[in-house]
Amino acid sequence: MLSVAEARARIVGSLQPTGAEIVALAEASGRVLAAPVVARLAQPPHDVSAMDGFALRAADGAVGARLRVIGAAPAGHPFGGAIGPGEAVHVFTGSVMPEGADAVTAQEDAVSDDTSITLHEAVRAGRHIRRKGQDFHEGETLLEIGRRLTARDIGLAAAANHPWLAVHRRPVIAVLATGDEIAMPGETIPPGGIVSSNSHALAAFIRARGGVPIILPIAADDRAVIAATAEAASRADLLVTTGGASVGTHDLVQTGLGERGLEVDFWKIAMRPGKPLMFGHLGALPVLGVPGNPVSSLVCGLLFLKPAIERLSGLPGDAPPSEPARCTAALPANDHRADHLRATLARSADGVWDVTPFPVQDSSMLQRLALADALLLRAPNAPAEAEGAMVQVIRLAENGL
Ligand SMILES: Nc1nc2c(c(=O)[nH]1)N[C@H]1C(S)=C(S)[C@@H](COP(=O)(O)OP(=O)(O)OC[C@H]3O[C@@H](n4cnc5c(N)ncnc54)[C@H](O)[C@@H]3O)O[C@H]1N2
Ligand code: MOO
Repeated sequence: MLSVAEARARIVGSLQPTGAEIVALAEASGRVLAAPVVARLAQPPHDVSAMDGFALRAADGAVGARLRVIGAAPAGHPFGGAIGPGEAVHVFTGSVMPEGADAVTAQEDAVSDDTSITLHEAVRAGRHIRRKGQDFHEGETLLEIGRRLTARDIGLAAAANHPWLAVHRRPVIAVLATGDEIAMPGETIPPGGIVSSNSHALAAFIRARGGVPIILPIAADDRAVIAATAEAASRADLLVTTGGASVGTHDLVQTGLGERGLEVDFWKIAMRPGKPLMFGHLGALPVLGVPGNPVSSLVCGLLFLKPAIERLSGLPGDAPPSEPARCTAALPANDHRADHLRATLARSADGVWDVTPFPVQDSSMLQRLALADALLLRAPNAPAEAEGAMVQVIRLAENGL
């Protein structure tokens, strides 16, 4: 059986980022750049004053010098003339520096009346001036392809005079739940049936990670129905199936899609929960088959669907980040499957995360998953650990789950 890391590498390695679309700047937050942001102007566009005060020639800047104020240049209204010897112009933060001036005195460093100022601090050349291009120059590349845009980036792109940005299209991801026993929330539940929590949980996760989920109708345990329902996803960027992944006679996803030409890349990996994970292609459509057990489907969502969405969105598609924590319980030795124990986290007085796994870890238990803060990672064949051992955890909410 494949390891988690190998399976993820094969999924991510087979996916291509979506094409570019142009969106208004306000819509670009959280999206991934498909073209670099190049400055369309210098910032600041001119030499400007960094203070409310008076622009003057540093040659006139001795303590006690008295200068004639020949005008004012509020921000947005540059001074039309030039400053000569013994002259000053009233400027404000952001005012374009008047011609002839090479320094600014802050207004609290001079005594002024209506027509003149007297300096009580010496002024050297360049004082309180922001130079043209101090922040960035015209033509400078400010943000590179593949960057997920933050609010700071949006501000920078706006300052560089970009009303639109080229970003990768949000990947469209179809979710197909299978099983005679499942019904959509609110529908009549068949005898012995349950509600399809997986469709909605996966769709919410896809949306939280920046994808566009499409919930397909539930497909009965029937090869032809599964194949026909999946047909609706042929224009999606990825099809995620849930259920029917295991070895039972009613686990028909592979055989149903197989009749339409599904090529299976791999099936089954050395992990718990999530062993029957399947990945393949139906023509050009990548297909990720996650198990039906609700916890298994979401753990597979975190470990494989998240990197897949990121890769489709133009990012590298890395593993969700893990971090150290101290386990409050003794841990038994692990078998050959990488384990992902649902656990709570609490900050201890010494600043370390304390992690406590739930004593029962059945992969049908959604309430436990909802109350968990993290997955506690157990490597294949990890030895038993005493209480207090340091382990690695993946936090859930921080990863959109
Ligand atoms: N003989 C074996 N049996 C099983 C094995 C195995 O290796 N040998 N693997 C087990 C493991 S591990 C898992 S995980 C499950 C996965 O099974 P499937 O993916 O085939 O899922 P189903 O059989 O369709 O359903 C399992 C379980 O989950 C419920 N379910 C299904 N769909 C949904 C949904 N959309 N929303 C909520 N719950 C759903 C379903 O009712 C079942 O209770 O197989 C083990 N068996
Ligand atoms: O792999 Mo199953 O997902 O253990 O429950």
